[in-house]
Amino acid sequence: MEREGNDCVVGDTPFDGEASILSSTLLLELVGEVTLTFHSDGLSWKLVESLDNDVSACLGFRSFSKVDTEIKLSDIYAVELNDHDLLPISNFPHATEHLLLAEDLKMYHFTVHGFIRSKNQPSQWILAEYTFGHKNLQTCQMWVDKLIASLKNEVGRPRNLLVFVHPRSGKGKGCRTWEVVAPIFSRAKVETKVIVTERAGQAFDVMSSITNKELNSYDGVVAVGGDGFFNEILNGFLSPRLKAPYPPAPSDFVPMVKDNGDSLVLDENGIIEKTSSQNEDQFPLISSPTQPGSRLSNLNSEDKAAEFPVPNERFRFGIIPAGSTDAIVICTTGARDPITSALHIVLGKRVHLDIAQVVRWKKTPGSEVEPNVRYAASFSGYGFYGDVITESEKYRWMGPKRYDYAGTMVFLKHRSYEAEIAYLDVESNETNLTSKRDRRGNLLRALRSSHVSERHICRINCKVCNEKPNHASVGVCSLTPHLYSEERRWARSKGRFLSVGAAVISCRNEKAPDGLVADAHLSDGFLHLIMIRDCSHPSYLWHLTQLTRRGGNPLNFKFVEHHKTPAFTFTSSGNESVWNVDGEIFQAHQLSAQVFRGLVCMFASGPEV
Ligand SMILES: Nc1ncnc2c1ncn2[C@@H]1O[C@H](COP(=O)(O)OP(=O)(O)OP(=O)(O)O)[C@@H](O)[C@H]1O
Repeated sequence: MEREGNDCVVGDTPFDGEASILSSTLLLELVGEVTLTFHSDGLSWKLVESLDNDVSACLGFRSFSKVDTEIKLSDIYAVELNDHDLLPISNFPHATEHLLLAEDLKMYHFTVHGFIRSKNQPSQWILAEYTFGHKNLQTCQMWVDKLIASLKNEVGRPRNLLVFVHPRSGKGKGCRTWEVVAPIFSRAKVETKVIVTERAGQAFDVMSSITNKELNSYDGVVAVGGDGFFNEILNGFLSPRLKAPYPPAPSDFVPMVKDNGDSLVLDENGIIEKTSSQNEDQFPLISSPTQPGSRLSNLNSEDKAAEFPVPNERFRFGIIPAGSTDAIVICTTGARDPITSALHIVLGKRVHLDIAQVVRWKKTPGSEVEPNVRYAASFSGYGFYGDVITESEKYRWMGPKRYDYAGTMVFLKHRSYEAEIAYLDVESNETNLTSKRDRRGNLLRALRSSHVSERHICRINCKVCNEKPNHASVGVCSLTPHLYSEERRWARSKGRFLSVGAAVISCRNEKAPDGLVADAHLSDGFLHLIMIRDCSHPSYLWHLTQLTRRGGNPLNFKFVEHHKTPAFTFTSSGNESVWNVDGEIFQAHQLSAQVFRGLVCMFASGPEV
């Protein structure tokens, strides 16, 4: 291959703009003269050997070139030509004259923006820029045109996003966080309509009232904030648009539901009684915008014509973390890092996320039966978790530390609550040993033993999440594949609980490095129901301590029940706590819940660990 000041060759023929391989001699900033080659899936460069080896060695670019010698197209998010500010030669060690403008020893240049993976922090991505220079503007322009044309073929990258910024999120850093990442979006030529919220509930209102036509003009929505803020956006999106049946429930749950299906009854001691009935259980009501109790759609008739199907493969959600916990972003990107999240978004990454539908039927024991729907992406919890969120609201001024303070106060009070929980026990390949051993009447022992050895951690390209359900199901049924399992029964737990919780995902966060359930998956269609029966103060402390340890075993206790289930119901009796749905208070005496498998798509690819 020829090497000249202006050399751009495809094999041995001049580059014609369509060719798949392109090669030039250019100067790479801070490195020196390189042969840059474009090939099918990226760029690679090789240092052109200096005649004076000592010079190259002392400039240190030899070791640098060993580290960074290529970048994949899929890791490039922008290419920029700089045709007015010529770069001075001092930026280009080892520059030979034939690459430079003779008069002022400056050159035209273009920058390739991408990322590299952090060596110290798993899943964290770090911005990387490679600036290539040449005395000939045409050469630079040709490279830029070629790269931009190739990036256009990268599928799934967003062009237009709606961005909500919560200015008071976390320690009040929402706006600052957006300022840090906004240049990544502008470099990538992603248009953004930014709404900085002025009050709680504003993002919900915008998302629930935005016309389908306008929503369709965006490729997705980005939340700059915490889990609670994302939850608000998610609820605003789903409430008027998702048409799905309410969760199934056993017959004695609410008056309008008939008992159907076999029933397993688990008493306080974990002994299972089997009750049976002939029919299948049914879905009480179909949620639609016209039903009483469901949130009314603001969509006008013209807009109803503009379809916005849910689930929607194209439309995705992104989170730029700025909150106090940020569990959803940690579980979906593997890092709590605004830059990593922004890169996942502009590069058009995609991962499906299960969403729990939580339906409150009665707010208090004396309330009328009236369904009220909430959606949760991470966790819904009652008792300890509800009390902590209630207590922490009093200390919002403390910022993220309020959770530690409120947690300690609630722990010291050690309140427990009477409740009855029924959950669908599903025979499935995907469930752990728990359910199978249940039927041998050995539930608690099975629960205790199954967690350590069977951890299958959810990662990028997770097999469990990508597994297709055994049976063909279409439409909304495809979202709840485990409800249609042939062997399913209602099992029950009744008694005094310190907490009852349902994790949709592992809920990993900085305080609980493995999360509440280390082996929960982003989109396997299961909830992890965790019930902590009343126990001694030290035992509970030991359980909580296990949560804070990497490799800990918080579920391996006699007083902890853990079930993988697609649906459950809950009824309290006696003193009541509240539910904590993704960090938001939800008062409910009686509720039912189910999970929709992979209901929404996120701009993320799962943890890289
Ligand atoms: N401008 C605003 N002023 C006050 N509250 C707001 C505003 N915008 C949104 N909110 C509400 O603030 C609540 C908490 O927001 P967010 O989740 O971002 O922060 P956090 O609670 O600090 O973090 P995390 O949920 O990760 O623990 C959300 O319920 C959201 O509805």
